[in-house]
Amino acid sequence: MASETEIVTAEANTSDVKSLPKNWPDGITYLTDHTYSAAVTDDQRTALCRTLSADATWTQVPDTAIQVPTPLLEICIIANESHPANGQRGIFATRHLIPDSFICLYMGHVHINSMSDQDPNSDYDLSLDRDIGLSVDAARSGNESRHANDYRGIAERPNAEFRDCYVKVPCTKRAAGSKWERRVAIFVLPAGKAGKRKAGIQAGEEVLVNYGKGYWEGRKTLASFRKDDAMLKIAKLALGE
Ligand SMILES: C[S@@+](CC[C@H](N)C(=O)[O-])C[C@H]1O[C@@H](n2cnc3c(N)ncnc32)[C@H](O)[C@@H]1O
Repeated sequence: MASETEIVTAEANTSDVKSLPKNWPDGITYLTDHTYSAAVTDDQRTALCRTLSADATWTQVPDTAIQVPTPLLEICIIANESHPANGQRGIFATRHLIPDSFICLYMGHVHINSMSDQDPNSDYDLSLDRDIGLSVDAARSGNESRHANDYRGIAERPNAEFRDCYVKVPCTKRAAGSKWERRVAIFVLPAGKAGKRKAGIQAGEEVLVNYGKGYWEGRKTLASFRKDDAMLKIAKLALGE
């Protein structure tokens, strides 16, 4: 499943790319960096660059690992009736991805965790920092990572995870001209102590994460409220009910 997209680098945070990834959905903006809601304060943005001792172990992703679009993934439209997200999109590895390696940043619109600044119907909202009160929503804009499906009903276990990390961003106030800012990214799961996942992700394999049971419980509640039988069926299937 080789990607046909041209590899380009882009500094802007909107669709400043020469070619979109294959199968990119219509009407969704392809991002090369986050966009920020007007409700996000300067203090919150500054806090994203703080390093607490607990965060000291987080991976600092080097600029060289970040390519836009990423050559590591291909977005595919799933045509498999036994796949619970049949007809939707998923992301597939274009090459072997080794355990614990960085795959792709989770891009989207950063908003504050308040009802007035979030889309309660979004399927693509991910917490960026609970303490600072920020999340990233990729419902209307994002990158390849917005198409990562949950492993339930597809594979026995996930092969990747959303993980906190740091990326270098420009900063005129620092002598180095840059600083580290926190992000969320998709990483291949580590091999594990017993080496169960030492094979990593094979070329052509779907990259699958664990949304957590809470995600599907939330979908179930929303589906019951909206009387959306299709959504309810998917949520119940994912929950093994
Ligand atoms: C973040 S999106 C994932 C990408 C989505 N498949 C797409 O084409 O944009 C989350 C939505 O994908 C679908 N999905 C993801 N994993 C699934 C699974 N294991 N079973 C059923 N539906 C799934 C659900 O509709 C869910 O609300």
